[in-house]
Order: sequence, then C-alpha cells, then structure tokens
Amino acid sequence: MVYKALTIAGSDSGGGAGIQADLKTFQELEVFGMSAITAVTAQNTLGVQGVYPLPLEAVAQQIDSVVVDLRPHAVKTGMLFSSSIIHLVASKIKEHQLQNIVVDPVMIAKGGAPLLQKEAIASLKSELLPLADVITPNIPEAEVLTGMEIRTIDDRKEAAKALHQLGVNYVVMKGGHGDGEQLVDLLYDGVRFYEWVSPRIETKHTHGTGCTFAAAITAQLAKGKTIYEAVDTAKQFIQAAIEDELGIGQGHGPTNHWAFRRRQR
Ligand SMILES: Nc1ncnc2c1ncn2[C@@H]1O[C@H](COP(=O)(O)OP(=O)(O)O)[C@@H](O)[C@H]1O
Ligand SMILES: Cc1ncc(COP(=O)(O)O)c(N)n1
Repeated sequence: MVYKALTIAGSDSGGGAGIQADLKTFQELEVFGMSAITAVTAQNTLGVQGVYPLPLEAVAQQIDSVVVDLRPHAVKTGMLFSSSIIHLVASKIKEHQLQNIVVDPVMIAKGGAPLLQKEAIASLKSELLPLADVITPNIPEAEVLTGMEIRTIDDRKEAAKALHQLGVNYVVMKGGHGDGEQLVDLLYDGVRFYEWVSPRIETKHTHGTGCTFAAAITAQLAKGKTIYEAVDTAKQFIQAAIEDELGIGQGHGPTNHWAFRRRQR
C-alpha cells in the first residue's frame, strides 16, 4: 500500500518551513507527498523578504489535479494567507470530501512577518476549523483564535476546549512558546487530555518546527495511525530534528528532517 498526503501551504524558498518542510517530512515517514501552493515566499534563515500569493484559480486547479487522480489519505493546510484562499480550500475539502484534515493555523513567521492577513482569522474560524480533524496551534495562535490569554497549563486546556467547540475533533496545542525548561504539548480529544513533556533544547535553529511537527502528524494519519500514535511519532520526529541541528544559514536555521530516520537504524 502506498500512502499519500497532500499539503496546501506556502512555499519557503529556504527549504526549512512550508511546503518544503512538509514534503521532506512526508518522504522521511514513507508517505508520498503532493502539494498545492497557496503563495510563494522569498525566505531564508534571516527572515521573509517577499510574499506572492497565487491566483485563486491556480490554487483550485492544483487541488483538483491532485485529488481527481491521486486521492490523498490525509491533507495538511499551512500558510493560507487570505480569507479568499481559506474559503476556496474549505469548499474544495467539502467538494472532494477530503479526509484526515490537519490544519496548522500559520499566522506569523518566527521573524514576525505576517503569513495570514488579519481579516482572514474570522474565515479560518468559521469556514475551515469546522472541517478540521486536527488543529495544531502554538500558544500565540491559540490566543488569537480563542481571544483568551494563555499563561498556565490550565489556560491551555481551557483554550483547547474552546477550539474543540469550534468543531475540531482533536486539538494539539504545541508548547514551544511556553516558558520554563520543560515543554508541554497537549492533545485534547473532546474528553481527555494527553501530555507530552520534554526538555527544552537550547538552540536558535527552530525555523519550521511547527510545519514539520504538523506534517509528521499528517503522514501518520495518512497511514491509518490513531491521533495519539500520530502525535507521539511527530513528537519524536521533531525532537530528533531539533536536537541533531544542521547549523546552516546565518539566522534561525531549519531543523534536520533526516535525523529521525537515522535514529531508527
Ligand atoms: N526549543 C525546543 N526544544 C524542544 N522542542 C521544541 C522546541 N521548540 C519547539 N519545540 C517543539 O516543536 C513543536 C513546534 O512547537 P512550537 O514552537 O510551539 O510551534 P511553532 O513552530 O508553530 O511556533 C512542538 O512539538 C514543540 O514542543
Ligand atoms: C511558507 C511558510 N509557511 C510557514 C512558516 C512558519 O514557519 P514556522 O514553523 O517556523 O513557524 C513559514 N515561515 N513559511
């Protein structure tokens, strides 16, 4: 059986985040990766130098081309940029009855460049989240989506419940932006919370961690793993990718997408 996953996201010319991170991660986890590009960014480890959204027709056609011929077992969304792209992606998910939808609600790049227009947040909540099986916000994204201030682990749990109420089946709240030496990632399935606690790795090379983590979850769901198993593997994948740093670029470098595979030997 060949498992297939589609990423609908922005291109990162620097290769560490976006479409490039997703495809590399799918490949490392032995899932055939396909893409529909929403926007092209000129980007490197120092920041985002340019953002060029594609015409809606181009985004629609890429999704149609992939789905009619190569139907994916799971779909990840990343940088969607505008409310019109979000509306389009939501309608394509419905039209093609796509399954295992993982929404990474990308809003800003690590350096602060906006990857989602402010006015698009309402469409993200009302149109895309009700179709999502999984959402993978970091803490600032969860704050924007819920309007809540998140300080404690209990705050995170309240926010996860609020996101679940928007129609998402599984909320995976990433803990990279919390403080302290321990990092806590949470999974909420509407009934129970599951926690992954790990030591914070001291490094500036975390460009693309969110994309890579969500892509690993998507790949595992494409293979039919449960959400718990998928998050568990994604956690090991991102831990290895951050630990075995490549140290390339002058700024915030990419993670190491082949580290997890090498550790399996
Ligand atoms: N310094 C770090 N050490 C270990 N794990 C990290 C570190 N930074 C992020 N992670 C992990 O990487 C994933 C992405 O986290 P986060 O930084 O919160 O998301 P984003 O990249 O979207 O801002 C999470 O699983 C998080 O726990
Ligand atoms: C095209 C694109 N998509 C997403 C991100 C977010 O990256 P990060 O995972 O570092 O927050 C990015 N920098 N560029």
